[in-house]
Amino acid sequence: MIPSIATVCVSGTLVEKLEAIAAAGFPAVEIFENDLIAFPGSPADVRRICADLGLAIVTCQPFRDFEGMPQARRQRTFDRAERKFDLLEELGCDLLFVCSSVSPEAESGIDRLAADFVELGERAARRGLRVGYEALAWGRHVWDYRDAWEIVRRANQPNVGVVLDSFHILARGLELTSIGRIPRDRIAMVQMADAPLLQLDPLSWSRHWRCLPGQGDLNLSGFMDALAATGYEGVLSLEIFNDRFRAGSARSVALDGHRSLIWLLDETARRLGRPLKGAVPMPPPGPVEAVEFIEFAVSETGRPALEGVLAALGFSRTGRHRSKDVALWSQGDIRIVLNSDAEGFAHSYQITHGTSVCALALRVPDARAATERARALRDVPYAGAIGPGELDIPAVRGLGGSLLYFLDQASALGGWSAVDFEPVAANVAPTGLTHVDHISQSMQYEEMLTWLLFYSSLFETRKTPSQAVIDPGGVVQSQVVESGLEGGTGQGLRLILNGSQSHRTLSARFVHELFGSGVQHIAFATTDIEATVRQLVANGVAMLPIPENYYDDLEARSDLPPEAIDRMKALNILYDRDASGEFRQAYTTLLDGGLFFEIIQRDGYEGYGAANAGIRLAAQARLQPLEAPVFGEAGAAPE
Ligand SMILES: O=C(O)c1ccc(O)c(O)c1
Ligand SMILES: [Mg+2]
Repeated sequence: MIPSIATVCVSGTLVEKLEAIAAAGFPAVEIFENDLIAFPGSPADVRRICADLGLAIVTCQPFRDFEGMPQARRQRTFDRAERKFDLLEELGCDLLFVCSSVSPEAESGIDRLAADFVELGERAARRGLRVGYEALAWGRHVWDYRDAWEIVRRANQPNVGVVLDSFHILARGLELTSIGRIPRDRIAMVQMADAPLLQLDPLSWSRHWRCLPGQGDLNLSGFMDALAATGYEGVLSLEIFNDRFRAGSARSVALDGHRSLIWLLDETARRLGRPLKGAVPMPPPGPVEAVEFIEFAVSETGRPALEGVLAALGFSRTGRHRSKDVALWSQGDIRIVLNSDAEGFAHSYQITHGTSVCALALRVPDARAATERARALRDVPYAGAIGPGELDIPAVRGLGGSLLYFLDQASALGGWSAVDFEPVAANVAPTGLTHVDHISQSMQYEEMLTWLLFYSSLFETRKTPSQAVIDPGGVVQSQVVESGLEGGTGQGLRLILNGSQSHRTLSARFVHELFGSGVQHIAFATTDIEATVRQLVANGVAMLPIPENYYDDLEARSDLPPEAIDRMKALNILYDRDASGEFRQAYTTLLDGGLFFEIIQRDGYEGYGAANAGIRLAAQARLQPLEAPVFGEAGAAPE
């Protein structure tokens, strides 16, 4: 299948849209009619611009309210069609895209509608053009692709086919097997869109909430399987009407779009167990086995403070880099790299963002394969300067310009800590932290779908529906992405992506005051949170104070013994439970740099304490009033 995208998907003027689409590597484009009408030049100019950019024009759509017009209006409708044919010829494309009529004047009757397509097909044939017919989910008489196909079948013109748009079909919950019975040469083109499940009328849902394949909840696999059964090899074009995309960067949305189609074709071919025309060869997605290390960029002057916090959390410096000003800190199965080198990536990152997480290293089954897959998905590879004898750890660009490293145990990469670091004896008593439970990344609201797609296309992942969390400064959308949790060989990866439209939430203030998206908090696991927190407090760690009301409420709504609640209250531990088990969590206060840590004890529980998130955010807001900058000098005045 040939990847394509409609100009309506991205922001900007027509030329900006086309440039972004070409830069993302698309070979073909659908021009949305409004973009052409608003363009201050001729269709021939658009044709030239597209040709220069290497973009084939698939169609200029839609052509509305065509079929079923009463006799008095019918002639005028064909006159309109002839004018549209002129336009298509000028643009150098051959497909008239008709969407089903929404006109209150439109008449029904399947043979009556088929007769309109007989005449339209004959007129198109005289000019060497084709016609495609799409059933809009809110069409007046035709809103089911099976009816559109029956009309096209009865019209019986070789140059008239159906357009299948995944949104209209799946939004209506239509069965999909009938797709497989449409002859492939009668499918004029296919449009792809996903969407989150919402209780909305189809029109509002379609015009504002469509998203890229993999970003929503529709059964695109079922759609693709049925489509593949036809043997269709034509255009697969993204048609996404989405308010976030209209506000976002055209280049980024176009690139995400291409990535989503590459992912969709790969996934479909894998599920079907056979090659699919147009699919890019790449290694299969694998699980993330564990977070191998977390790297902080920190200046020489900022380092003592961060080292102090790590030591108080029970981390020891266990390695000294052989050639750079970099140290390895560890506890249990957690490894933290502090990079203060005066050159290189971490240094530039620190200058821009202050003390912050500049890289995450993920353990995967095969690092080379993960890198190859990232490349095929058009992720951006990164190659840094390697010192003599140092390992060349493969990496791609991640959120906010940070890096995502891939490591495995099968290759030499497994020995990264011994190769790059000279061991130092541990000198701090551990506090019972065992591993990284999860990492939360804050980002612009408009970026959330980008990073959801980034992780979910690259790895074998599971996502849970996005949740709204209430911060005293506004609403934060929170999206969980997990990998490698079931039957894995490590702790897997749990990520929380946070974004908010309000500028006053803690998440948004982090992004704005620290000049970009990034890791805002890291949760470490313990098997005995009370002992751990007691030790942290003794070490001088300031824990986030939780109000008494929380514990009164907990007592009222849970069957926990009062002594247990008193112990949690004394240690500022929050509690949750679900059908699978119990959960306890506590937070440190914010560090300079806006980052904070969480301590977690899971006993079977698989969630993240969403019920407590509002309590935590209110407690943080009390300590960081909205009027004051949150993040101290690190964020306000980067060195
Ligand atoms: O929302 C619309 O009007 C509209 C127009 C053209 C399409 O292809 C479509 O799927 C929807
Ligand atoms: Mg459509």
